[in-house]
Amino acid sequence: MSGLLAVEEAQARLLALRAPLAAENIAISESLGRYLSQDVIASRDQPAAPLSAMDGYAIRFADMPGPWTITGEIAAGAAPDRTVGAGEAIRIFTGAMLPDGADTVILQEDVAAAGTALTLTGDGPGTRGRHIRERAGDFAAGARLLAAGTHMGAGAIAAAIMGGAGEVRVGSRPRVAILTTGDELVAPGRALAPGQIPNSNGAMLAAMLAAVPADVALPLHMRDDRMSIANAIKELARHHDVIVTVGGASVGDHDHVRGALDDAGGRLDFWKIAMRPGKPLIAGTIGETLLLGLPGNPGSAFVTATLFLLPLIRHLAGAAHPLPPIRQAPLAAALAAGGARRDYLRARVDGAALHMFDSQDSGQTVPLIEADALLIREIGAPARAAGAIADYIAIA
Ligand SMILES: Nc1nc2c(c(=O)[nH]1)N[C@H]1C(S)=C(S)[C@@H](COP(=O)(O)OP(=O)(O)OC[C@H]3O[C@@H](n4cnc5c(N)ncnc54)[C@H](O)[C@@H]3O)O[C@H]1N2
Ligand code: MOO
Repeated sequence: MSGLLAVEEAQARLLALRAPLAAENIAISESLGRYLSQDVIASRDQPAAPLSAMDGYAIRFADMPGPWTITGEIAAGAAPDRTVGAGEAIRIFTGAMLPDGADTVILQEDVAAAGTALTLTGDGPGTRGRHIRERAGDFAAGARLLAAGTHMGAGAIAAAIMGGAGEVRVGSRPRVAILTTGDELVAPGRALAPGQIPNSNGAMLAAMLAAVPADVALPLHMRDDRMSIANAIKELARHHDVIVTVGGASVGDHDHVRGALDDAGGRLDFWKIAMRPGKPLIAGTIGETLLLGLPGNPGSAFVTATLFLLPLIRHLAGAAHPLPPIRQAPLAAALAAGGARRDYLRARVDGAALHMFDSQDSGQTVPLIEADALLIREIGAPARAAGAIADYIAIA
């Protein structure tokens, strides 16, 4: 089909419309989900000294199999005040600094203590250096713990803190406005007149945006009126980095988003993608603000938000790899040949196989409940047998 943009080209054009937002310093404890805008370098060795990994006694391995004289005690957080001499043992606890002279820790389960006398009752450490965490065994000062563009998860937060960080420099959170459009739409839970339906896309998009770093305004709703939509876009553009509209993206007499973008003084960058669902996707700018116009069908909005909206937010927030990775899994059932647009089929990965849902109607919400994958079928792809390896995108 001519005139439709390939998905990759559209994604590249969208991300090229604006550079990532400025960086800011934030407390490391606030950094979950953010993207680093500079490397995190360790300012200390971890551990900073050899530590005991267990509760027991610090000894010299050469003194095995004992007996030993207990000469002191060292707990986590204290600096050792004595060294371990020949035939001596120092009581030690997990995380405590190993005293000089000692080279091994013997588990308390392997010995019996009576006053200062310590005797071996179990197997003891088989080798020199047992139960000791070596200095810098986790990382050394100067190590690059995290690269710019890294997504901050729980593990990255832990490592950065251990490396000495109290703050990190991250990309700012894009300010996002959601604008739903349509005369037929009514706020969730409200009574419906004939022809009306509940507005599910506004809350669905807000829920999807909760997975990325964004300041999301409460969804706004406009009737199918070009001037109202244009005014809303113009106003929202003053305070938001991204306006995502949903509905009114197609060619019907009541589809006004494209016209409203013009009226608001905006510029259309592209419209219509070679994908199903999601063909009527709109992208443009109003000054510095990006406008992404998603098609109104819930399935289309869901798929285009996964492929365009969330990557755009990640890009603006500083992600090194904003696009969803393509994964592979075997097909659970045969797949018919592809058509003129690339399909993103709602599916589920169960037992490592891809199960495509029977209904792919983009107007339905029920398939979205269980969908955790979008199975990709290329334009004109031949029919595939069950077991063939197929590409998919995991839905977070
Ligand atoms: N003659 C043509 N008709 C259509 C074409 C086309 O190329 N030629 N494209 C079709 C495709 S593909 C799609 S997708 C839809 C999308 O059109 P719009 O973006 O203009 O969406 P609407 O017409 O406003 O709504 C479509 C559908 O979704 C419902 N909807 C809309 N907003 C919401 C919401 N916030 N919550 C829940 N449901 C919503 C709406 O009631 C409609 O049923 O156009 C095809 N038509
Ligand atoms: O391709 Mo539309 O996006 O049918 O639902």
